[in-house]
Amino acid sequence: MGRPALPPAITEMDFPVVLLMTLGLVLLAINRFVTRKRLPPGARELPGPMNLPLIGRVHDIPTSGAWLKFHEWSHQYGPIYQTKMFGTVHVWISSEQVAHDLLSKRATIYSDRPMIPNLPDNRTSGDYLALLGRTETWKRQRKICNNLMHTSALAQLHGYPTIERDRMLYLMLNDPSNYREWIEQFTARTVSRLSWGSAHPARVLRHTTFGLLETISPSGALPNVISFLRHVPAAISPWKQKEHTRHALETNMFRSNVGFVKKMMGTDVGAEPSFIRTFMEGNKTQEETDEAMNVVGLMAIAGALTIGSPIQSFLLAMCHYPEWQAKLQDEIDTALGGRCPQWEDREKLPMLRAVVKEVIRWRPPVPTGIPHAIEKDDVYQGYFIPAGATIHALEWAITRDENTYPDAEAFNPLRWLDPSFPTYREPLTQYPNLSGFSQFGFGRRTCQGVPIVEQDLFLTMGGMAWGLNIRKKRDPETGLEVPVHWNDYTPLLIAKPMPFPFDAFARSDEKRRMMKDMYEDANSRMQDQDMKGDDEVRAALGEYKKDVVKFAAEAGVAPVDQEIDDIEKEREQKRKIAASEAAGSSRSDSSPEPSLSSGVSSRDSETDLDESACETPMERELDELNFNGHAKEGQRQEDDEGVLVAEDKYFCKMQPAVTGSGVPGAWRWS
Ligand code: HEM
Repeated sequence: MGRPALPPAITEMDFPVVLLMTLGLVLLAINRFVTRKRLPPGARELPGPMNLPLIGRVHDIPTSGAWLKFHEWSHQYGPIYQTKMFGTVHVWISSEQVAHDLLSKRATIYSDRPMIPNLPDNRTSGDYLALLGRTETWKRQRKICNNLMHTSALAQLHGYPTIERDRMLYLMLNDPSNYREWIEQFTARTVSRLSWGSAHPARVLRHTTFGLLETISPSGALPNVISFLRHVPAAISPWKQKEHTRHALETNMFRSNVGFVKKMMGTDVGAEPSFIRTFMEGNKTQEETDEAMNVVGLMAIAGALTIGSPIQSFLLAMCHYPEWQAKLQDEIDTALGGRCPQWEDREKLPMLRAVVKEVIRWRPPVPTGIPHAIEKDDVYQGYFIPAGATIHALEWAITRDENTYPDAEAFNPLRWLDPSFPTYREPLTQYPNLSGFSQFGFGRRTCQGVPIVEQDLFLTMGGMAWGLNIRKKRDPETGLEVPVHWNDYTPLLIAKPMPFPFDAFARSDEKRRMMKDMYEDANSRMQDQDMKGDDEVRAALGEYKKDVVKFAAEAGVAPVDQEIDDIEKEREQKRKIAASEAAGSSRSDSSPEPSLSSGVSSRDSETDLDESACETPMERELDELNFNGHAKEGQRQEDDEGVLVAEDKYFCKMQPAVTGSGVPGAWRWS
């Protein structure tokens, strides 16, 4: 008698699969046993989808719009449920009440942060306050942040958001297709001024900050999904190497900013108002200043990252809800008699405040929230929540609770203005406002930047509604509206609308003139800041600008923001191309004609430009300061001390933007 044959269903080929499945089932059983053993008497496990061994539900989570899936599960499993991923329990909260019960009322054990696999020292390093664990460093840093924010808010943020709004509005009017660039410039420049009194670091800040967002987002770097990849040694880990380079650049930039402010504080002119200046006005040790450098750096990061999302969502809302644009314009015109809204007008403009709040509710900028971690086992309504679990206040779902927000999918600012809605609150001279809004988190970890958000959004949304008519584009041939997406958002932790086409026109010739005057006035106020002072001040500024140029070169970005001259140069460039094409000359570059009014920018294509088109105000200033900011193709240029001040790839490559259909659009600095 030979060996009994394997049953026909299990061939030798299938054997490894069967073995793996058996192993999986055993692991599942062990996991269930261990969890059950931890359950306190009478407590149950939280509901949730059935988890596969080891990976839990990782395979179910879409790479974009993950919050929609978590929201969908809340319909099935209730306002609090759990999933598991690689052994970590994730608790998802979809009700504001439950979030308050746990994260606010039981804050003593719910205020930690989880470890981020791709940034494993986030809880302890002291670099990023928002990511710190519930440590002494976090407590100290939160206090510093709170004091600086409070002082700045009392000084109305030194008028910085107004200057930058006035600049942005005219850029938007002149080239609405480049709206993402103008908005990102606005947020980064405003928060750079608030942090360090200068807009010069804004361009590099945008670069390092976006890199950090990738580093920490669950859908960014791979180790955040497959957590054991964090053990890959730095020498062969592309994620660690990338983060290391990014972090080094960020630290150097922060250090240079603080050094410049310190130097200016020692001159007759003094430093412009900023968080860091406020901090250094008290006599501080080097160690204390180093810590404040990180706190202020994090405030700058938070401001540069987040606020652009609701500004873009406002444009999206205006495309879908033109009736609300008309109502808003009516309120502004009636209350201000033709003036552009200023921060001092906020009591008179409740509808504008309602629009600001409704934009954030309708399209939450941080849809999955920033997770907390629980430090001790807990039981809530009979459900067991184990120590170490990651707790997510699912902001997207919280804003879709029909009891609080009837007809939640609709953009309806009336819910903040009409007493028949549960969210209505009086007096309307004060409410609605953003203070205490669920979208800024819960308990001891609530957002510290609300005064900046409130002022930035009031001014930008109010300014755009006052000066511009925003609407869907129309197809020139058919006259039909070009469709605009409803809810297509980027997948990272801070979600922004995917690009969409729209038109923006001045509401009248008078408003166009006023916007131009506001832009020129804003520019002259900025120049005043740069140009005042004696040789000592100019020398300090010159040194600082060298740093800016060097960091921009390292980041691979232009050192300065695009300005109105650049738009005009682009137009001129377009006219030349059109003229040469009309004359039948054949261009060596066969790429399609760039169009200022079309679409979306990208970094993928290049073209030949004459070099004068690369000159920007900053470069002109650098030239004035007697060091040359231009390098010829393939060259690096260093100053007398060997500091890299220019490299051709950073200065003279302007890239055409590309629309979704591949048509180059607005020229951009790369
Ligand atoms: C639309 C803009 C913004 C939104 C939606 C937003 C939202 C949030 C959220 C959801 C949290 C986590 C709260 C929690 O863990 O419960 C947070 C934390 C934080 N935010 Fe903001 N934020 C915005 C802008 C800003 C700005 C401009 C600053 C600048 C100071 C800022 C500074 C912070 C800080 C420092 C924390 C961490 C607090 C801590 O961990 O103790 N945020 N924000």
